[in-house]
Order: sequence, then C-alpha cells, then structure tokens
Amino acid sequence: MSLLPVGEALRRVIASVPGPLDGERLPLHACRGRTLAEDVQAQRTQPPFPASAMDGYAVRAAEASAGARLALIGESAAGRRFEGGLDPGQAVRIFTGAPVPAGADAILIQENATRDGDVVVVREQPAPGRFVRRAGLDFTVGDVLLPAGRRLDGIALALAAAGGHATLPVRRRPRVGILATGDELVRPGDAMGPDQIVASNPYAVAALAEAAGAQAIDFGIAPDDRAGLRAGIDEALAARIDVLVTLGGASVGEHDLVREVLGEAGLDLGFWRIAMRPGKPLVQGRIGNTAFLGLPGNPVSSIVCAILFLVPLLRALQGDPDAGADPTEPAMLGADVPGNDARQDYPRVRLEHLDPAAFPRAVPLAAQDSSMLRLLADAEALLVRPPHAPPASAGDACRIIRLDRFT
Ligand SMILES: Nc1nc2c(c(=O)[nH]1)N[C@H]1C(S)=C(S)[C@@H](COP(=O)(O)OP(=O)(O)OC[C@H]3O[C@@H](n4cnc5c(N)ncnc54)[C@H](O)[C@@H]3O)O[C@H]1N2
Ligand code: MOO
Repeated sequence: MSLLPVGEALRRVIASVPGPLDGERLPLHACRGRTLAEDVQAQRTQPPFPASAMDGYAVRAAEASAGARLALIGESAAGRRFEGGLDPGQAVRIFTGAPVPAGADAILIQENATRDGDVVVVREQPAPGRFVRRAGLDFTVGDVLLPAGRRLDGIALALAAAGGHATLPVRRRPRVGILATGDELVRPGDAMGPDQIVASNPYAVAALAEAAGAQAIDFGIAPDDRAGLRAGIDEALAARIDVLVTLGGASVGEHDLVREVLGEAGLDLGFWRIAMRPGKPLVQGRIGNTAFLGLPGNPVSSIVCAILFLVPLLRALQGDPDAGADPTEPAMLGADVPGNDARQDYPRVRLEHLDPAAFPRAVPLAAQDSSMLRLLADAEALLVRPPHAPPASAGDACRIIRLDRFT
C-alpha cells in the first residue's frame, strides 16, 4: 500500500479550496484574528507634520552653538502648535510629539540647555535635523500598510487605526462543524458505562480551529451505525458549514464507517491515508461546497492532523497566501533517535534551552503512543522525522513544530 507523502497531502488540501470566503466590513475591535480581504492603504500621513521627538526647544541648529542665548517666543505642545515661525536668535519651547515651527530645524533637548527667564542658554549644540521626525517618517497617505491576506493581530490593528481606518474589510470566519464518532464516547460530565471514554478531541480541534480564525460548531457524538452517523453528518451539513471535521472512524475496522457513509452523503474523496505517524488514516475530500477532513480518532493523531492540515485549510479559506507555509523551525536533537520507516514521524518533545545563543534541544518524551494525551500536553513541540531518516545523534540539527504557535 503506498501512502501519500505529507507535503503532497498538504498541497492537495490547499488546492481543494476554490477561493477565499466572502468579505465583510467590521469595526477594528472585531477584527483581531481575521484576515484582510483587501490591501489597506494609509488614509493619512504619519506624522502629519515635522514633529519633535523630545522635550526641549525648537531652534535653528546653525546658531545654537554652546553659550548662545536665544529668545523664547512661545510654546508648541502636542495637539496645540505654535502658530508662527522662528526668526534668527529665537527658540520655541516644544514637547514630544508637537509640531516643529517653521524656521526651526533641530530640537535642543532641555538637558542641554538652561533657562534664564525668557532666554534659553545653549549648553550643547544640536546637529541640524536632530530629534525632528520628518512628516511621513512612518507612512504617507496612499502607502499600502497591510496587504490582503494578512492576519490581523493587535499591532496590525494599531497600524490600521493610525492610518485612519475605523473599519476593515476582512474575510468571513469559516464555520467548522465538528462531529465526533464512536459508540464508546460520552460528553464530559455525562454518565458512563464501563466500556466508555470521554470524547476529548472536540475540545482540542475546536480550539485549534478558533485560533486559526474559524468559528467551531460542536455537533456532538454520532454512533457507530450508518443511520446515526448519517443523521449527524446531515445535521452538520444543513448548518451552512464551510468545513466538516469528523473525529474517529477513519481506519479500516468494521466500525470505521466514515468514508462509506460520507460517500453516500456525496463525498468526493480526495485522499485517504498518508505517510505519517500519528495520523495515517486521515481522509480528505469535498461534499458540495463543504471541505471535509476525517481526522483519526486517537487523540494525538487528531490533534497533529488538525495542526498540519485543518489549520492550513482554514487559513486558505480566509485568503492567507501563506496558508501552506512550512510550520517547522530549526532545533538540535537533545538525545539519540533511531532511524525512521516510510512514514514521516512526529515524536512529541520537550525543549531544553541550555545555551541561549543556540537552537533549543529537542528531547523526545519517553513514550509516544498516539492515545497518550497527557504526554502531548507535557510536550512543547513535535519533532519532524522525515521518511527513511537515518539514525541521528544528540547535537544533530533537526526541525520542530512548536505547539504554542497554534493555540
Ligand atoms: N488494522 C488496522 N488497524 C488500525 C490501523 C490500520 O492501519 N490497520 N490504523 C491505526 C491508526 S494509525 C489509527 S490513528 C487508528 C485511528 O482509527 P480511527 O480514525 O478509525 O479511530 P477510532 O478507531 O474511531 O478511534 C481510535 C481511538 O481513539 C479514540 N477516540 C475516538 N474518538 C475520540 C474522541 N473524540 N476523543 C477521544 N478519543 C477518541 C477511540 O476510542 C479509540 O481508542 O486506527 C488504528 N487501527
Ligand atoms: O496514524 Mo495512528 O495516528 O499512528 O495512531
């Protein structure tokens, strides 16, 4: 059985997105975590005038030599400029952020001056242009401040505000329906039989989806029978979701019905089974306009697949041009690791920061079973071991995926 390589699977997931979702215009405070639907241009110039960077005196640098006495003719404060210009021999009291009066070309900081009534005595001559921020130093009207596809964090929102925007054109949040499957599952807090476990995966997958800008909708737990599973799928599809995620039932057992029942519901299967561990039985496809991912049931498998495939899918739906970007970063092995087989492996690791100048050391946790959620919660990153990687030693270069990037 030949399994699809991880990189090819990701390309197919991204390629399955016909285009970004619709845009909508929202007030700035509602835009955090959204993705821009259009370029955002500056509607104003910042600073709009030459501005002082310090508290002191606006002067003509050439005449402000040490010992010079300049006549103080007024004050320029932030929000209340000095109306008028500077003639030779004059200075204007000025504060940080205030407009520099015409005729002045430098700020004499107050630490370098003494006051003698209405006279300023220079102690140290400023260079021309010193502590003057030119108009447009930060940006000029018409500049593209933020490109379409940019994910909006607080810094981007502050920049949009500074540029004169009270609202922004953003992509609609993808609606992700999450359906757990399995007769053994109950919701946390519900009564349970001796053979039952708690459905934990929906919490992780919903959180990953929401952190990626989506709205997660929990459709509960479908049983391991065709009619029950079909009813759960139909309910989710009827709720105008953009992405359907099922959890479990993706593998080869008689009770693993997801592909079959989804086929009856109109699934256009993209791929099933990829060369990775954990996460081999991942199913991908489309049902009409709805993207579909069938995540394996094992908790670690579900979460690793959500990080590697669901998050990029959601970013692509929001028009992020870097949706499929490599999530790995360099690290150093903190222990010897054995050679790998044909499946790209993602061992859970903790990170040691022994030498602040070096990459962190990735130390695999003692056990790696894909059912062990507690170990995943202890881990800080996934180590990436490519297919057929030879044995490697402590100190060798490696690649990791930090888990905190996704929450
Ligand atoms: N003969 C084979 N058996 C299995 C294969 C295989 O290739 N041949 N693949 C294995 C791999 S790899 C994985 S991964 C699992 C995943 O299979 P399923 O997606 O069908 O998952 P389930 O069988 O439904 O569940 C697996 C495991 O996870 C628990 N589970 C399911 N849903 C949840 C949930 N929402 N929250 C917490 N835990 C959940 C479930 O109780 C099972 O213990 O298949 C292997 N088998
Ligand atoms: O591919 Mo499975 O996710 O190893 O347990």
